[in-house]
Amino acid sequence: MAQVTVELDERSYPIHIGAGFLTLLKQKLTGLRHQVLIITNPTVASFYLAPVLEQLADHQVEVFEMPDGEQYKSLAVYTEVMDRLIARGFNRDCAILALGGGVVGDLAGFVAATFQRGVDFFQVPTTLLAQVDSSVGGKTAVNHPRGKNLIGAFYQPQAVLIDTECLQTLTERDYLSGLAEVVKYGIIYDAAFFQWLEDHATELKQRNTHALIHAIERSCDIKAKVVAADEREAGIRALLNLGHTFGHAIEAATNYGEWTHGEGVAAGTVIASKLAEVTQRLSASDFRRIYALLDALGLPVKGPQMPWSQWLDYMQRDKKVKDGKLHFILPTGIGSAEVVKDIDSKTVAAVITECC
Ligand SMILES: NC(=O)c1ccc[n+]([C@@H]2O[C@H](COP(=O)([O-])OP(=O)(O)OC[C@H]3O[C@@H](n4cnc5c(N)ncnc54)[C@H](O)[C@@H]3O)[C@@H](O)[C@H]2O)c1
Ligand SMILES: O=C(O)C(=O)C[C@@H](O)[C@H](O)[C@H](O)COP(=O)(O)O
Ligand SMILES: [Zn+2]
Repeated sequence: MAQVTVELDERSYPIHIGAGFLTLLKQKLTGLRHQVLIITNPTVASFYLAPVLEQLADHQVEVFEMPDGEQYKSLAVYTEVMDRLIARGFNRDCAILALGGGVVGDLAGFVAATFQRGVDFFQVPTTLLAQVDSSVGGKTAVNHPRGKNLIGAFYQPQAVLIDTECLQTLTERDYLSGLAEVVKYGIIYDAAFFQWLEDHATELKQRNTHALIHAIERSCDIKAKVVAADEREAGIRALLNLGHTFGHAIEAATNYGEWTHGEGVAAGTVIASKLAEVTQRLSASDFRRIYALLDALGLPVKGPQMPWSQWLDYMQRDKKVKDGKLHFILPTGIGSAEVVKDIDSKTVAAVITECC
């Protein structure tokens, strides 16, 4: 059982972390409004909706089940949710509760940010990826067919409730995808945590509860600190994007279906790390450690083959372009990274070819 606080200038909020915490939802999510829209999907609802509804018996609850899949993190589904809220007479003092993975959470957050210019928002993340990353920090968005998260807003939740037991029902693929973002924190911020991940790779793969609670708490703590220092990504927060310029290109180019977000981030992290090695920012031995850890955790360490023109097209639409120049997040060691803007395309293209 643990609690991490996200300390912001305007308002702070808690992240409650523990095994079995779903049964404490009512107790932990203090201040939950009477009118609640739960956004979830059929997969998650089949496991976890009943216990949540049971606790909210004295609230006016509406449930919106969006279809399951990254391709539904879309403006079309967003509009359907808005239609439902309006049809059911929801007003400004309602709350939106996201029950699901990062797809549900990102879309629900964008609904909360924009319905009547903003209503209360609670995150109950049920995937590892959502527990260590997407439920924290207030990035909300939907995808556009030509790029990831191109339509969205910064909008912080009131609180996050993490039940680590939910992770036991995840498929192997979805579980491992979350580990990619966990490894990210070790690479960009915390060498000791990276070493701990190397030492506990087997327990993590086996979903050992103690190992999971430590990994989730440490990840949330790092993310909370980074977000507190730079809520709107003017500086250090950009480091949380390690591997994402390449990963987002992979997701979009494969129509948001073939690769999970975490898989794209894993392959993208290898590309970014190789780019850092080739441009003499990262030692060959640190590159090998990053590659070996992702590989040991069962994550993809090779990206898909696609023409350079296609990589460039997607990368140029991602959010790391400034003054027409691509910015890359590159590790400079285990535990540190930097934003780099002056790498020539030839070098990037050659590294991508080597890593795909
Ligand atoms: N906002 C942010 O800061 C941020 C950070 C990282 C990722 N993201 C976004 O998050 C999304 C990826 O999130 P994800 O990996 O959670 O994917 P996801 O939401 O698609 O969930 C993966 C799969 O797991 C299922 N699932 C969820 N909880 C389950 C459970 N407890 N048991 C069994 N099945 C369960 C889902 O139905 C889905 O099929 C991407 O859209 C990515 O862009 C956002
Ligand atoms: O919270 C952040 O900041 C992140 O960058 C976390 C990422 O893991 C996440 O995938 C995020 O949605 C990517 O942001 P984007 O601005 O590149 O869409
Ligand atoms: Zn991510």
